[in-house]
Amino acid sequence: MTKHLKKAELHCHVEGAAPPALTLRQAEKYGVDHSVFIRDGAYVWHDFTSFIACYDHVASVFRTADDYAALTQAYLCELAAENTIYSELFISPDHGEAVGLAPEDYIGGLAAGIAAARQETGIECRMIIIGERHLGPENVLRRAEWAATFDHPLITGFNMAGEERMNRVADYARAFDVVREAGLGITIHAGELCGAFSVADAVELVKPSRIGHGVRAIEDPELVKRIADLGIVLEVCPGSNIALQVFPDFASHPLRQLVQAGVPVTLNSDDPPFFHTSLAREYEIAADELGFSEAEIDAMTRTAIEAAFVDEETRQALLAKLAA
Ligand SMILES: Nc1ncnc2[nH]cnc12
Ligand SMILES: [Zn+2]
Repeated sequence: MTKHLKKAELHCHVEGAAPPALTLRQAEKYGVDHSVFIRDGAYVWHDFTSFIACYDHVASVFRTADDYAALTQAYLCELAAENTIYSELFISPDHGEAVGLAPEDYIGGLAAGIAAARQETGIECRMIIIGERHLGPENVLRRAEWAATFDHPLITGFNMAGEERMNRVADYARAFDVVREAGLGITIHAGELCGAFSVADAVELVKPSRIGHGVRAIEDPELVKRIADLGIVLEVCPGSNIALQVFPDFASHPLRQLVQAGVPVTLNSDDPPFFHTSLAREYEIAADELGFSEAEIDAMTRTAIEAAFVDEETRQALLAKLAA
């Protein structure tokens, strides 16, 4: 039982956190036919490509700052009810722009939802700007340049998500240089759809302090050692990995091997309702499916707070909350 454990997550995509029931109401509000992407109360997809298509459909029915505020507040309050003290949300201004929502209004809505949830529950949250890899290097660079100049106290990092099989990390290195120079925290999706070479590219060319997934580094023991030596934190999402068939089952999941190799790891939900999971469920998976003890799971939560893109005062307050 992990219900009573304090929790923290570093890797959740905000549109990916929308429950199907909420998305359905949003679709009805805007007169959008939802039958292609929601069926029997669940999202419809069968592989990564159709997952991304489904994700885009879901995002397309969140169209105003208020829509985003309500989604964010609901998600964070649900997390807080499961003893979560910290969440980092991946936000994608490109999805806002796709429905005519200006980035500043998109961010404004998210920030309002974060403030409301914090007031209601005390949960702490920061936003990480996403560049979508499949929109191409120029688009990701444009997003990075925008992120580097858009000053907001709750925006503390930059990440690249999307179709990992498109292009090479080198094509996006300039975007990461721009956000690094601007002082944003850096994390990147790698080693999910592609193998160890993609994680190695990310480590060498992007120099991230964290990697989203990174689990397929396990295919190269030298690389695993390098990640451990550099102290790069992996944002591991076991439920997502099984749902997207990165590994066939939990017995094949490499989380235990990574921990044994000294890699710092954290537990995350990714896109919870798409993968029939939640952060609380990921903690249960770590205990019941992957065999971690309470103390080991607590150590992962501590790692998450230590690797969070927050100021030192907030980090110390979160560590104190975790220890309390
Ligand atoms: N698991 C995932 N991998 C890559 N891009 C994503 N965008 C949303 N979820 C994602
Ligand atoms: Zn992700």
